[in-house]
Amino acid sequence: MGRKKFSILDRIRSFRFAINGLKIFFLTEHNGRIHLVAALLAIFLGIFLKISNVEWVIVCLIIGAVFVAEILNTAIEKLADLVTEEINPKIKIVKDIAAGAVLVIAIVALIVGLLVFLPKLIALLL
Ligand SMILES: Nc1ncnc2c1ncn2[C@@H]1O[C@H](COP(=O)(O)OP(=O)(O)OP(=O)(O)O)[C@@H](O)[C@H]1O
Repeated sequence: MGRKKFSILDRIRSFRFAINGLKIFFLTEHNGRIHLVAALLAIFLGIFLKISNVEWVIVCLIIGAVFVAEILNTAIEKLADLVTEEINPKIKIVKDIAAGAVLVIAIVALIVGLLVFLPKLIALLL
């Protein structure tokens, strides 16, 4: 493969493809919308409970990680469906492993959420 010359127009085009991917994800995937609501809730709680800068960094990283995992899981599911929509044990393994990645980060997000927000919520109520 020859080396392509750097082009700002090509970079803008790639950026537009990526935005299109996000549009498809948020408009067509229920999980995308659920994560969006959860992220907005975390941001709202962060503002309301006045979390520290370090806590914001952690919350932002976790929100980003959850979206990245779900987006990649969706891409893998779509690719798997392209391979075959018939029941196939190998497709099941691929999809289950990809879903496992989302579960891992979702559990981490829950733990981080509890560590960051719960003590502040309890202090507020007491
Ligand atoms: N072609 C297939 N062959 C065998 N099992 C499959 C197949 N397609 C899906 N499955 C099983 O169904 C599960 C859900 O797959 P599906 O593609 O419906 O994802 P989904 O319902 O959108 O899940 P997610 O909540 O991760 O978005 C998979 O994890 C897998 O166990």
